[in-house]
Amino acid sequence: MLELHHVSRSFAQNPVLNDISFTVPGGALTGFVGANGAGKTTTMRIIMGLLSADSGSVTLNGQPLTGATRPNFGYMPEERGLYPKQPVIDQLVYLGQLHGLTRSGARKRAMELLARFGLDDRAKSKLESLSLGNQQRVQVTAALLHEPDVLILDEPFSGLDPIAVDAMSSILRDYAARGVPVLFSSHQLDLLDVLVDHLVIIQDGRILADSSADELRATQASRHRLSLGSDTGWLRSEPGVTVIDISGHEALVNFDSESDAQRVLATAMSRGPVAEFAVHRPSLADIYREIIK
Ligand SMILES: Nc1ncnc2c1ncn2[C@@H]1O[C@H](COP(=O)(O)OP(=O)(O)OP(=O)(O)O)[C@@H](O)[C@H]1O
Repeated sequence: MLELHHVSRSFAQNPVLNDISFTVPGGALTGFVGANGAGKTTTMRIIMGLLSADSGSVTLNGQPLTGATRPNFGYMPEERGLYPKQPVIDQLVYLGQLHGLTRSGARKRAMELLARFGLDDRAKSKLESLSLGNQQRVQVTAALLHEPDVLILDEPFSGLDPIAVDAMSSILRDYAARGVPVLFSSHQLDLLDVLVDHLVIIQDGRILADSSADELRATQASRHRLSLGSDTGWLRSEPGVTVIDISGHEALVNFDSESDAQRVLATAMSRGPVAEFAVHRPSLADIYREIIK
């Protein structure tokens, strides 16, 4: 498990991270979401030791991170980092060797990963001759070459087409299944539900959520969607009901208890037809939007 403990960082008196703590469990995919400028990249750079924290610490399995443990990290930085004018395979072999692989071991591993992304036939091409989405796949390949113990990926899904998203998802899932902590930032909220086991939400340099996806969903378990034959405005004055959203004949509400739900259902039926009265399972994207409100 990777953990951040009370990490703060300012740039020129401007606080960017304010006492942030969160966990990246092993064996799970952790999504790191927040608006532009919220502090995701700064956090990842601190985890990687590329930037120092003003205070706080980062630990892996309880041990503070040192130069000796960080080489086992796989990192895809926001600014990427491979050379556009060099052939893909040459760069990957070179990077693999920097991480201690033999030349032939690095080549074998790079070709396996490229094949997984459907790019083995482009191994000898210059990086810049690939589409942006394919360049992105190569960047991720570079982070995975040395079979890292921890994966930190800054926006790995940006620019990928749906097939590449699937390939990337399955690679990240494989890593998580090995027990590796995987942290990735993303602005693609639609991916959260299908991908993440754990979600960390950051806003203005503060952590608003650090929970398993199941825990987050459970916080919203009492939510119901109602679709009636007439206006739903009367729900606002019902005891035991919190209205989240009302639009004409439809409403999204929270009931304080199951008996409140049953009473409101009976009232609704006495007022006219009930087209829908169902437990509403919000997506993680919905939950995210609500938390950052
Ligand atoms: N080297 C730096 N010097 C000064 N300010 C910086 C530096 N690096 C980051 N910042 C500021 O810190 C804040 C957080 O930036 P960061 O890149 O961590 O956000 P982010 O959540 O990754 O955003 P995005 O989603 O746009 O990539 C921003 O206001 C940014 O301008």
